[in-house]
Amino acid sequence: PSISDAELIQAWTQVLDLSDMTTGQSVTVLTSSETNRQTMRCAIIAAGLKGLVVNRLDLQPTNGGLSLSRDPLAYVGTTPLTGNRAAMAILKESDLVLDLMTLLFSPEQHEILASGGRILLAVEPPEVLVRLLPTLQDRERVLAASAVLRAARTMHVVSDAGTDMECALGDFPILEEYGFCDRPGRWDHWPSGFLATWSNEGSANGVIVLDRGDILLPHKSYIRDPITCTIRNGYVTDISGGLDADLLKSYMDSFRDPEAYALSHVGWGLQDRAHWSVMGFYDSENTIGMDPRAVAGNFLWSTGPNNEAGGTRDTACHIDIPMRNCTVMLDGRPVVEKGRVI
Ligand SMILES: O=c1ccc(O)c[nH]1
Repeated sequence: PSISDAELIQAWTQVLDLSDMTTGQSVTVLTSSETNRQTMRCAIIAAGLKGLVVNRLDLQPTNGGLSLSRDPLAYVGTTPLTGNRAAMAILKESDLVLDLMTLLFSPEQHEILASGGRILLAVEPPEVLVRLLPTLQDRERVLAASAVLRAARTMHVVSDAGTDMECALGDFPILEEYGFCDRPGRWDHWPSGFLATWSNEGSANGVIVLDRGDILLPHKSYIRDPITCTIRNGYVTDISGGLDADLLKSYMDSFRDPEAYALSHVGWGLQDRAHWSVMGFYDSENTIGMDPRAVAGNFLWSTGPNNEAGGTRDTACHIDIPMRNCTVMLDGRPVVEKGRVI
């Protein structure tokens, strides 16, 4: 492995310290057959060294026969916790859940958080976890941006490639991701360093042009031929372009769910230690693509569910689309200018 156990134990120790975990509190490490064994081993050692009560709960996979992709974020909504009362009992009793298997955004996740729990997702490879180790500066940067986003009522995104999309904001909470759970009731994702919210239902209109080099997740592809997405009243009503457009459209059509084309979260990246080029160095199944989601200056939009934000849409099809070189304006004020954070 490219990271020593000592380095990863130190990284987990920092994350647990930032998560304000104190001696005697309980941590449940959620695993599956796909869990990285070094990440699991080092998490358990770090938690033990901090005097936490550590348990491990290994969950069975689900949706394997339904999803077209093995990326755990490709098919959301139902999880190994759906209908799993015994697992929910231990998780709701835990002060912190280290999700090393990817519970997807789900009602069960809310139930655990509502019981005062914390959930930290961590499934990227060890070297990515260490390179993107969260810091207090990351939290400060995300929370400062979050205050601006929370006050905004409109988002307008433009680009030289032809993007020109507007939407109303304010009906949904802000998704703040800085990599550790510093208070009860928080979900976070290590690695991260970005923020998002959901556009008000039905309010997004315009066109989003995915240019060469923009990224589709879970496809893990750098787009070669521009894709033009027409947005009308909160839904993608047309996807046109070349092969990349056909591949995206046929994948989304396979869900046979009109809700799959709804706009989901919109936001931007703030992580200076994340890089656009990283995804190209990984086989597509060895990463979930957090570098492109978090890289400073991206515009990250997505399609599909809004149930994790308290909405009612729970479509299984979730696409994340990080874009370069966009200008993101809130109430007319740019927060990202041509791909650079203001
Ligand atoms: O950390 C994440 C990952 C995926 C996603 O859609 C949102 N946040």
